[in-house]
Formats: sequence, C-alpha cells, structure tokens
Amino acid sequence: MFAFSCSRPHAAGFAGLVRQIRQASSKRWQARQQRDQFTREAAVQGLKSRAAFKLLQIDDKYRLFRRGQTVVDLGYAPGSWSQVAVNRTQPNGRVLGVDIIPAQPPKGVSTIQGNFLSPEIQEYIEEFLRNPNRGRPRQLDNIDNDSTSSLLEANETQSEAEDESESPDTRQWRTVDVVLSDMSAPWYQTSGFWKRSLSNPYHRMMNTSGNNFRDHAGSMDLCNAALQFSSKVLKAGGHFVCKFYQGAEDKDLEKQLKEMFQKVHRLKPESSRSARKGI
Ligand SMILES: C[S@@+](CC[C@H](N)C(=O)[O-])C[C@H]1O[C@@H](n2cnc3c(N)ncnc32)[C@H](O)[C@@H]1O
Repeated sequence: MFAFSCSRPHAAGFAGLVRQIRQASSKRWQARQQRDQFTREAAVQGLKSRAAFKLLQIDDKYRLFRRGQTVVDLGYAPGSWSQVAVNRTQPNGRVLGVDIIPAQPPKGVSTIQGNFLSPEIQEYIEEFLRNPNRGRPRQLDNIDNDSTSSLLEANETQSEAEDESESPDTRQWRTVDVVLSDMSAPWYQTSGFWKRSLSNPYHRMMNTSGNNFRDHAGSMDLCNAALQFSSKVLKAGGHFVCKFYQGAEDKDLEKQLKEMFQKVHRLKPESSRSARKGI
C-alpha cells in the first residue's frame, strides 16, 4: 500500500525549504551548463563527443600517450577517445577501436566490429595486434622505440619485474601500450541502418537499465574482460584505463588492478562530475 502524508512546514521551515530547493536547482543548472559547455567545445574541436574531455584530462594528469604507441580502444563508438589517442600518438601511432555496433571509424583508426565478450572476437583482435605494423601509417622511419619504456606516472603501470619473468615468446605477443575501455550503453544509432545483423547488437549489449545493481554488474563484467585481455597484450609499462559504474564489486576490481599494476588511480574527471560513473 502507498500513502501520501503531506503537511505544510511552519513559516521559518517553509522559507528554509524554498531556499534548499532553489540551491539544488541552481546546482543542477550549473552542472547542466558545464555539460553543455563541454558538448559545445567538443563540436568546435571536431571531436565526436564530449567524452573526449575525460580522456584528455586523464592524459594531462598521468601522461598515458606517447608518439608511436599502439592503443586499443574497447567500446570506441562514436570515437572521441580514439580521436584523442590518434592525436596524441602521432606520428606513427596505431589505434584499434572495437565496438559491437557499426560506426564510422574516426580518421586514422582501424576498427573491428564485434562483441568483445566473444572469445572469437578477442582472438581476432589479438591476431591483428600480433603484427606490430598492422594498422600503422606507412612511413615507419620515425617509430619511437622508447615509447613505452618508462611511463611510471601512468594511470596504471604494469610491473617490469613481472615481464622479465616471462618467456621471450610471451613477451613478443605484448604489442600494446594503452588499453582503453569505455564499454557501456551504446550511442543512438545514426547510420548503418541498412546493415541487418542476425546478432542484433543493440539488444544484446550492456544497456544501462536504471537499475544500479544491474548496471554495475554489467559494467564489472566488461571491465574484468578488458582487464584479462590487457594482461595478455599490454607491454611492460603499459596503461589500462577503464570506466565503470560504481558499486559493491568495484573494490574487488581495484584489488585485482593493484596486484597487476604498480600504480592505480581512481578518479572522477571534471567533465563528468555530475555523473555517477567512476574511472
Ligand atoms: C559510452 S560509449 C563509448 C564512447 C567512446 N569512448 C567515445 O569517446 O566516443 C560505449 C560503447 O561501448 C560499446 N559496447 C558495449 N558493450 C560492448 C561489447 N560487449 N563489445 C563491444 N563494444 C561494446 C557500445 O556499443 C558503445 O558504443
């Protein structure tokens, strides 16, 4: 049974309540203004979405990117993180975007369409990455071989010691400097409607439901899959950036990250301050 019991507050309390409502609405207005400002700025800079600013802020703080690096962007569509990665790894960087939905790849980005949770898709991605020149611009003269050696200020940095204990065979499979994972609910489809896919990706992927626990659990599955993948492909000194919905299980994820990486930072960038996602 639901019941409403309303009583008008006494005079002083009522004025206080009105003040509180005004303050809350002014805060919401400011947050909306800030979001709109990032959206406008993204359009001015030719970025696919304002999500780019989160990554730019992270890179400004932790220096993830260097020229010539290999970056994998999981859940890349519409592509603003990939745009940042292309821009910051020039010249000779290579960026591979993976997404379950069909999307127009940003300039300079190689893409694979498929469900990242599928072992076949991961095998396909690994095969692509095994050849360090695949997806890289032609002129290879200036490749910065040092690009990955000493990024200790990383968002997350893999331990050198771990890497030295590996066989040369395993080490040569590690061709990736940065794994980004922003996999979550899809953007609205704006193109490619003529593509009929039996797998119907828009219905299968992790769509945000508004149910906190469900969204958190879905986001943990995607982060864990991205982390497992990173443990296979990341070079020593590499970085892993993962966006997730906060909840009960994120402590376990953080624990795992701390076992695998020298440094782990948990942050909420300026451009998403009012959202409930964590990075
Ligand atoms: C928030 S968007 C990414 C935005 C992107 N970082 C950018 O800056 O433009 C999340 C993306 O994750 C993708 N995604 C969700 N689940 C996926 C999965 N299992 N495999 C591949 N992509 C997935 C969605 O299709 C969606 O395009």
